[in-house]
Amino acid sequence: MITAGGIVLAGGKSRRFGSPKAFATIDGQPFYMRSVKALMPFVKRMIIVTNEDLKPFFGKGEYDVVKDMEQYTGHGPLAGIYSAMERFSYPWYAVVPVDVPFIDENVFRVMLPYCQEPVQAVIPVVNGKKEPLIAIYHHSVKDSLSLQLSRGKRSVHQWLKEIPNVCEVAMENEKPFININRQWDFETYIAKRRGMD
Ligand SMILES: Nc1nc2c(ncn2[C@@H]2O[C@H](COP(=O)(O)OP(=O)(O)OP(=O)(O)O)[C@@H](O)[C@H]2O)c(=O)[nH]1
Repeated sequence: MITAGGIVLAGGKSRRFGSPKAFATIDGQPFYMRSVKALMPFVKRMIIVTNEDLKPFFGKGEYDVVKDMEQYTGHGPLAGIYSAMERFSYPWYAVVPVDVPFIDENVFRVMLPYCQEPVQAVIPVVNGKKEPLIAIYHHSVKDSLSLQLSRGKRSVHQWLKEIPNVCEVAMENEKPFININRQWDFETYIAKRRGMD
């Protein structure tokens, strides 16, 4: 078992969705809580990283709610990961966004055995697509993350190329990775859901 902090990325603008995705609900549960629950069994501390406007709405729970570092506010998911790493020190960090409401803990259960040095990042690959925001990172990636951000580079996939020891884990089940960006995505997946269960 690794010692990990859990990072829930919740500082996005949700422009395409039209309202904060973190608080959209499914079966009465906000999206962000689905992300928290998926990480809960594996982490020593849960860190929700968000922005000033959304922070008050997370209320109190078994998590810390922090803001992106001031100089990187609104700089995207990498800023969220880095801000959490700067604030709380752990050997490993398990990361999940707030817009994957079908995420479940098994995704992380499958990745955990690969978290062994010199591996620095364990990234699921689903249908040939890397999912670097649903991943586990070693603390040693922090320097390259800092460099990326200081150069104004926000691409998660570009950053991944800077990490020497990435372990990709192919996953068959697509459902936990369904990403909601628009209301339309949400309605479509809700409608299809019965068929997928
Ligand atoms: N902490 C933090 N999280 C972010 C930031 N930008 C995006 N995220 C999170 O990263 C995940 C993926 O975000 P996206 O869907 O790419 O962006 P978004 O801003 O939420 O949505 P759009 O405005 O529609 O692009 C979500 O969980 C977001 O909440 C940021 O600047 N800081």
